[in-house]
Amino acid sequence: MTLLQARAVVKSYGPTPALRGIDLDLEEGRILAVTGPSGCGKSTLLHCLAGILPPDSGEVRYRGRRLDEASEAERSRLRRGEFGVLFQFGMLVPELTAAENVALPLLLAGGGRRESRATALDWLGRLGVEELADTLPGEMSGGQQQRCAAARALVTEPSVLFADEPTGALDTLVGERLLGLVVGLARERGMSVVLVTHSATVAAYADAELVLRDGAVDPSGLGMSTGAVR
Ligand SMILES: Nc1ncnc2c1ncn2[C@@H]1O[C@H](COP(=O)(O)OP(=O)(O)OP(=O)(O)O)[C@@H](O)[C@H]1O
Repeated sequence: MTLLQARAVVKSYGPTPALRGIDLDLEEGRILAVTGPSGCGKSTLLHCLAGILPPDSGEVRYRGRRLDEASEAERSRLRRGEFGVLFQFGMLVPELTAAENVALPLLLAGGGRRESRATALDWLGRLGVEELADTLPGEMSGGQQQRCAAARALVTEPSVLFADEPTGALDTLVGERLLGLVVGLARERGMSVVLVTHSATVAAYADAELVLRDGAVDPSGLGMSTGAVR
């Protein structure tokens, strides 16, 4: 089943064109790497697909529903319930401990306090940072914050994970552990993934690769450069 679909997505920042008409289809349980040189539009595409940034024109559909026309309330409901978002630098809430940060999406979705904390601790464990549960982000390394942010992005078991350079702040081994976890969730639970990366090693974890150049799909790119992931 096609989970996420983009058609002729165009986005500019004032006079600067960032996306010049992107088409893609992402099937359930598939991992799409979005690659290309700096400034080619990767992050902008991820933001448009995740409903964070409205495109200027074109369509983004999630499970057939128009995301680009959805209200802010509907888009934040999707982001809270069905989407997981992970950026290069975790962006944890500085006043909350790791466990509180990870439990937050569950609490916002109406989960009970004790149950949400238990689930949060479980996910911190899967990321290998359970000992940081009661630590504030300011007392953690960048890599530790990133692992907590990954736990927070995955704790709701989203249908789609949007990840922008998720391993940028991690050493090789920890990065591999995170990517292994993500691949496992795609294979076992059918989570779909949009993975923005500069790294060929990271892109190799994906089922397909969409190569962007100057805001357009590069037809000479590697992999299934039409962006169809089936
Ligand atoms: N907030 C913004 N305001 C103005 N221009 C922007 C903004 N964000 C991005 N751009 C421009 O849009 C284009 C695409 O940027 P984007 O961040 O999507 O590229 P990217 O491929 O993710 O880059 P990088 O790999 O360096 O992170 C670039 O020309 C960039 O300068």
